[in-house]
Amino acid sequence: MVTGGFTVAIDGPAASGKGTISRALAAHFGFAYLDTGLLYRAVGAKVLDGMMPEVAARQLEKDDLESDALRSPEVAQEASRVAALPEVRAALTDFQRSFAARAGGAVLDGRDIGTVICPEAQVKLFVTASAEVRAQRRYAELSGKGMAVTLEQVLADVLARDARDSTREEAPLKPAADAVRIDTTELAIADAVAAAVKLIEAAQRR
Ligand SMILES: Nc1ncnc2c1ncn2[C@@H]1O[C@H](COP(=O)(O)OP(=O)(O)O)[C@@H](O)[C@H]1O
Ligand SMILES: Nc1ccn([C@@H]2O[C@H](COP(=O)(O)OP(=O)(O)O)[C@@H](O)[C@H]2O)c(=O)n1
Repeated sequence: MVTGGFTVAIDGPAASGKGTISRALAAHFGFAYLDTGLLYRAVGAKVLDGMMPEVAARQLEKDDLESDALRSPEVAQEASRVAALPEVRAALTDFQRSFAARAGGAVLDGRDIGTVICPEAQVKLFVTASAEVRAQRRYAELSGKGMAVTLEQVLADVLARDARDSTREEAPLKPAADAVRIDTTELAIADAVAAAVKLIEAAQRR
């Protein structure tokens, strides 16, 4: 039985499979899904267009999250830079917390969902995979969409963001103390999703 306010927090490094698991959980349980990385990517894209980071974060609108260009390694890098700014994170907090509290349940993925945004989440997952596998998967995804990227560029983006995201002062990437780790390096999507579904069913019975 899904009750209002049931929140699933999914964190982990770049391209580890967070969104894939989140979307599958949202479809399976009828939860709403928020890809919080998209918020930081949208701010990063506006900064690349010349806007001040805090202004961009405060003025963010739904339409700003639609563009395919947000997926590029250049925007990802800028997202990671603006994500280190406390005033940018603060401007995005309320929206994420309201989303998490939706009746019917919500799944949010990002870097600080289980640690900062929703420390009370009923289920917390920390999704990882080796950097090489993550870069290979992201490279296949982006080149499949027709984006002109190289594997070297994608690996460099993933490594640089992981390092910056893990070492920043504000809301660094790290597992919550009570997060369950899922390493997808050698896990098929269906098996990763099945593991997550089991954890949520167990939490719903509690
Ligand atoms: N377990 C898995 N096995 C193979 N490919 C995967 C797996 N999980 C995710 N992928 C693929 O890897 C890429 C990155 O996954 P995604 O869910 O977007 O990661 P994140 O949200 O952590 O950035 C996508 O192309 C996705 O289809
Ligand atoms: N909750 C979040 C989500 C993303 N981010 C930042 O936004 C960047 C892009 O996040 P993303 O989730 O779209 O990245 P991928 O894992 O999809 O490659 C990350 O590298 C982080 O710097 C964050 O700081 N906090």
